[in-house]
Parts: sequence; C-alpha cells; structure tokens
Amino acid sequence: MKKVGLIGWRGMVGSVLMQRMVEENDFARIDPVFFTTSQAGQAAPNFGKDAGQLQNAFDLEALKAMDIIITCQGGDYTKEVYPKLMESGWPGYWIDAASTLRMADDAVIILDPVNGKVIDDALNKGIKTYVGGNCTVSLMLMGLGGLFANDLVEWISSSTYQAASGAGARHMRELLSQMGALRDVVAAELADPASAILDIERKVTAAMREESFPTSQFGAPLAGSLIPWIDVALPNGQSKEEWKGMVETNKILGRSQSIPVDGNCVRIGALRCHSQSFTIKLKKDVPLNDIHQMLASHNDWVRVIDNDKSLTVKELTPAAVTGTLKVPVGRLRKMNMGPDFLSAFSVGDQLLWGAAEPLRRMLNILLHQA
Ligand SMILES: NC(=O)C1=CN([C@@H]2O[C@H](COP(=O)(O)OP(=O)(O)OC[C@H]3O[C@@H](n4cnc5c(N)ncnc54)[C@H](OP(=O)(O)O)[C@@H]3O)[C@@H](O)[C@H]2O)C=CC1
Ligand SMILES: N[C@@H](CC(=O)OP(=O)(O)O)C(=O)O
Repeated sequence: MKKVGLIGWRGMVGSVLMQRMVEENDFARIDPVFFTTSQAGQAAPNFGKDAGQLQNAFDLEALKAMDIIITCQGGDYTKEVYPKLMESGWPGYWIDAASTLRMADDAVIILDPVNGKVIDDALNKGIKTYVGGNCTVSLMLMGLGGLFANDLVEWISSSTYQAASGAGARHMRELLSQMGALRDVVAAELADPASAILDIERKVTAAMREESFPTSQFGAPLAGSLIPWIDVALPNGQSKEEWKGMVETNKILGRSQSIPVDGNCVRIGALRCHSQSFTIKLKKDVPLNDIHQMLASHNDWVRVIDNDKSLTVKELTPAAVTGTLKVPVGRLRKMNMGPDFLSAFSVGDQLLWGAAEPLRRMLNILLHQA
C-alpha cells in the first residue's frame, strides 16, 4: 500500500478533503501518515485507520519516506519545503492545493473531468507535481466544460460572486459577525412592524461605517455590501484573481493558443459557494438546445437548469448548492449582441470542486496507475 503523507489536514480545505476521503473510502486504499507544522508528537487523527503520531511537516527524512504527499497547508509551506524535497531527489508525487507551483513548467493543474487527458499525458512523461486550480477557474470549467470540449469558445468575460471561504476561515467568521452586528443594531425596530424601513437602513448603514464594525480580515464591510477586489493588484489593472482566469484556464485545457478570459472578481456575502455570470462569445451560432446537451453531457456533476424563474431561484443559488458536488449552470440564453453571444450563470462549492475534490481524485488516479 502506498504511503501517503497528509499535510494541512486540519485546516479548512484539509478538513473538507478528509471528509471526502472518508465518504469515498479512500483511506482503505492508502497507508496514511499525518503531518503537522505545530503539533508533532500528538496523536494522529483516526479516519478509520490508526495512524500513530503526528509527524513534523518540516522533517525532510520523514517526508522522503512518502510515496505521495498531499498538502493543503498553504503556499508558504510549499515554498519552503517543496524545493528541498525536489533537490534531495525524492521520487514521489506531490499533490498541492496552493497556487505557488501552478504555473511551473513541470507542474500540471488538475481537474480530471476536464483535463484527464492532460493529466494522463503528464503521468506518461514522468511529471510528479500536480496542483489544484484556482476555485473560480475550476468551477467555471466544471460548468462550461462542454463548450470548451466542443471548441466553441472564442472568448469569455466573467463577473464573479465569490464566497468568504475563499479568503479563509477567519474571514467566514468575520462575515457572520458583521451580519450579527447589523441585525443587532436594529433588533428593536425589526420587532416592530410599524417602524420605518429607511430609519432601519440609516441605522444599519451608520453601524457599517462605525470604527468598531469588525473589518480586520476583509478590511471593509462585506455583510450588506460587497468588495470588488480579490487578491493583490497587478500592473495591468487586473487583480491576481482576475489574472488567474485566463492563464489557469488555458493551462488546464493544455491549449497552445490561448482563449481570452477576463472580468471582475467580486467578494460577496456567501459562505462557501462561488457564483459566476458569464458572457460567452461563441465561435459560431449554435442552437440553445444543442448547447444544453453539450453542457449536460460533459461530466457527471454539471446540471443544466432551464432558464425559468422558479427553477433558477430553487436550484441555481449558494443556498441550494453548498456542501454538494453539483455544479448547476443556468440563465442560458442568447444575448442582444447577436446569436453567437451566450449568457450563462453557474454556482459551485469552492471548498469541494474549487479545492479539495480534485486533490483526492488525483490521489486515486495515482493509486489506480500503480
Ligand atoms: N480557502 C480556500 O478556499 C482555498 C485554499 N487553498 C489553499 O489551501 C491553503 C490552506 O487554506 P485553509 O484550509 O483555508 O487554511 P487554514 O488556515 O484553515 O489551515 C491551514 C493550517 O493552519 C493550521 N492551524 C492553526 N490553527 C488551526 C486551527 N485552530 N484549526 C485548524 N487549523 C489550524 C493547521 O496547520 P498545523 O496542523 O500544521 O498547525 C492548518 O493545516 C491555502 O493557503 C491555499 O494555499 C486552495 C484553494 C482554496
Ligand atoms: N483566491 C480565492 C481562493 C483561493 O485560495 O484561490 P487560490 O487557490 O488560487 O489561491 C478566493 O479568494 O476566493
């Protein structure tokens, strides 16, 4: 049985990964070794298998004993440990959730329902580094994979509606604290049906602008508002999150000629589902029915939602999708700009397909290969 080192297993992404590995019985197929950057020597978690003690995640000798390493510990850890492990001549496979290595020439971005062939080719070439993609990119490709597979996309412009979880656990807490603070400030007025709504709004807006309003994580109010910037700025005016849209999409698809992808990335007050609104320039006019069919048949998780109000509000929302692997795509219609302009909207759980799921699927690809 392959020795699999698990790093970052108790973080937010790691916890979702562990949950999925338990659900899919992955632990029965591996000999797990749990690492930590802070708790070495304590008892390892038991996911149906006794794994002894937690190992030190900076101990190169312990890491080198692994056949496969999966890390959700973050980019700083990857930057520190990965080069040393590679320099040592370690022959194992490295599977990573962090963005650090994504664009490296000898690394593949993994999303096997979309780029299984790219992954197979890389394995045949002896590539050992496999990195999960950016969450918005992976969720876009899971939803719109059918259009890319049929080479119908000339370009895509996207507007994202990204959940707090993408920024981390503390940000999720802050969003909920902000929501609670806004509610508390008008609790009495809400209990009185006769109170004036604009008085309520004024109090809420004033509270949001108070020095004491909890904004230490996001740097701005998110509850009752939004933040149209995610990640650092690039010289061309894009945010880094927006830059990833094009470079990662084309790398995942293994394209030599890039498809332009661009748009605005926006943080909104959802907890863990990223939504995206797309304007898609098709290479030709394709009937909507054919588009439905191509999208729906691309993978087992995409769900085409008819462009109908009651279905849309029931099924195409973070409230409906959170905690599931479904990637619904809806609001499909031709736009006023012409018959080769398609509108679409998708929703997906950014901790599942956006982070943990591609990692455990890569693990299984390696296990089946052995
Ligand atoms: N958040 C996201 O949506 C995505 C994140 N990623 C990548 O995954 C990395 C990890 O992200 P995320 O899971 O959000 O990070 P977390 O902050 O939740 O966890 C990272 C590490 O923090 C340590 N830690 C310290 N205190 C605690 C605590 N009380 N509970 C749990 N862990 C604790 C753990 O390491 P130890 O056990 O060693 O102390 C843990 O592995 C990111 O840096 C990013 O590279 C990738 C895609 C999406
Ligand atoms: N940046 C994403 C989450 C994330 O971790 O992305 P990446 O894996 O590309 O760093 C967000 O804030 O929603």
